Amino acid sequence: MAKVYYQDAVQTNVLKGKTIAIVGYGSQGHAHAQNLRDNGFDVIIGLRQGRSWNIAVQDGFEVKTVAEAAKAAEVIMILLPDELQGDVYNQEIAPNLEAGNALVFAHGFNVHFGEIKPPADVDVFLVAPKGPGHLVRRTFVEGGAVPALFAVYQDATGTAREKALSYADGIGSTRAGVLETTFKEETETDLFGEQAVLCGGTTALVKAGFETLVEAGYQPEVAYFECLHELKLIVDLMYEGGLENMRYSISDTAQWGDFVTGHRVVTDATKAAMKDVLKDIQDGTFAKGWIEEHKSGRPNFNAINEADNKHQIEVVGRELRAMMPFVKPKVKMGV
Ligand SMILES: NC(=O)C1=CN([C@@H]2O[C@H](COP(=O)(O)OP(=O)(O)OC[C@H]3O[C@@H](n4cnc5c(N)ncnc54)[C@H](OP(=O)(O)O)[C@@H]3O)[C@@H](O)[C@H]2O)C=CC1
Ligand SMILES: CC[C@](O)(C(C)=O)C(=O)O
Ligand SMILES: [Mg+2]
Ligand SMILES: [Mg+2]
Repeated sequence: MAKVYYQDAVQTNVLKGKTIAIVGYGSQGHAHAQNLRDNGFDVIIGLRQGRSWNIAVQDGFEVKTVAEAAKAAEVIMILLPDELQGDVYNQEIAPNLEAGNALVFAHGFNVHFGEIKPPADVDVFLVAPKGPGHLVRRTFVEGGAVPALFAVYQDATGTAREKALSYADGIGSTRAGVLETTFKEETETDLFGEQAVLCGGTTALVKAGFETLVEAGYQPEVAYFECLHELKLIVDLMYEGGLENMRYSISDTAQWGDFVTGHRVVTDATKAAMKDVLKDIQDGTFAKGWIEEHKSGRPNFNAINEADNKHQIEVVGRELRAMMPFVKPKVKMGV
């Protein structure tokens, strides 16, 4: 079994007293900054003027431009959108790096695919929470945590590994478990997970199930409850106790249907498609395509986003959720 690091195994002092710049204050940024601050670390925020800047100030942080924050800090965590990191790094961070600084990421994308080429005299590592940033904060406040991966790409000071574990502890992840990986493994598995299973696979499955029922003449509201709303309740049981725990709670009829039907839907062809998806990730095809899509103004990204926001499952879902105040989003969109 892989070695999993918990709170008792971590020497946290290596980052205490050092200035940590969190560059970006979005999903991950606000969570890392607030968890680290609550754990006694010295945090400043690097941003451009705008929405996040105002929120970070309201949250009580010292906010500087990215260049000023990079200059002031010894540890620079880059929590900008992946597709923007290369340009911001080259223009604002690289000129302000000093020997012995630590350059940190929550995803290996830019280093692994060569968009960012750090100088040899800085530590480079990643601490990648295995969950959405808003849950990194919410679980921390509730006394829990989201697990994380860490990896050292470059150890200029001889302390990069210790710093990575200290950072993972600072954001709370050692409460849940922290695993050592490489930039390659983190990048490729994270992209695969979000595309094939967690986001792409799940949204496609939910929409296909909903459409199948509605096209067969069933009420869209019934199809919404069946294919989207209840998914959370089923996944919660898996999260708490694995497939076995979920199957303990469902009826034997459902469990038999699970056994004999799951593989009729997620077939050998689906697994072959997953292998293709993984190949495109590994050979850089996906990364190249995404950077090109972004640089050309995101025509496909925007069109698909707009169409999906108007999909019948979203329209029906908005109406039904309006009647369930207890499922109102805890994540405020745009924050
Ligand atoms: N989202 C997640 O849960 C996860 C993300 N990651 C990784 O974390 C990193 C950050 O992603 P995520 O938290 O989703 O990012 P978000 O899109 O949520 O936040 C990006 C932040 O960067 C700021 N920003 C954007 N452009 C600039 C700029 N040019 N100069 C200064 N600040 C800028 C935004 O501020 P403004 O308001 O001004 O736009 C915002 O505060 C990525 O590497 C991602 O892969 C890893 C694990 C999970
Ligand atoms: C699943 C998507 C993710 O990888 C994450 C929240 O872990 C991301 O990039 O946002
Ligand atoms: Mg992820
Ligand atoms: Mg990801």
